[in-house]
Amino acid sequence: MLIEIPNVFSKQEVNQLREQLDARTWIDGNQTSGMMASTRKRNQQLDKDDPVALQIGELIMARLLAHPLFVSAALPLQFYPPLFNRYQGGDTFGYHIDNAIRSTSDGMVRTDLSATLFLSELNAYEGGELVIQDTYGQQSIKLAAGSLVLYPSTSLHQVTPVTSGERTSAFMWLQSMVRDEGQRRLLFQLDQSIQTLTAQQAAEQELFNLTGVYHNLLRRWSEL
Ligand SMILES: O=C(O)CCC(=O)C(=O)O
Ligand SMILES: [Fe+2]
Repeated sequence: MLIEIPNVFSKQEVNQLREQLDARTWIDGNQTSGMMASTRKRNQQLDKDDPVALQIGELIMARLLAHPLFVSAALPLQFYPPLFNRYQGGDTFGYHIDNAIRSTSDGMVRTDLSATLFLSELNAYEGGELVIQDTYGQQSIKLAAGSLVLYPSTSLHQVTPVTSGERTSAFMWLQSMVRDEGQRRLLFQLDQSIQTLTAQQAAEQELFNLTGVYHNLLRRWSEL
């Protein structure tokens, strides 16, 4: 399941973030890749300990953890904090699958979900599509600045060459409370329907029951 989350940041906010990020020192992106990825990757990144990157990363995580659609879809347990990349002048990242386990200062994170937060305006570059081989086929994703795509880390994916302009983004991984993609999707669908019915002030007793079912499934399927 691939989910687009629009307007995580407003245009004005994104412009401010990009300005701060542009002013930092960008380094060869291969410093953070796994073995499979490094032969296929040509881009730039900020050092993971860059203080501005860390601060903006915190802001992104806080924003996402307060976003009902993100929380419903991801059921987040632990982030691998956002990193920042930039593609220009033909930079690309060929097909790969992200490493399964990443270590942070707080311990190991299993990468159940991957996300890209687009920080460049759509008209600021050509190419740079994030192409994801999802369960439902291939999807080509290029979102407005401030919007995020969330997809299973089991997916093969690539970033096509940026043939003009510049594509800046934040990318991150997270461990979900529910490891299994199918179970996570069922919980998401159930939760979304409950939210819609709640907004319509429909069938109170059935909603009460369904909410109980949601929590009992989550209790059964989550690992903390
Ligand atoms: O730039 C992106 O959207 C994705 C980056 C990516 O796939 C990675 O760094 O593993
Ligand atoms: Fe990747």
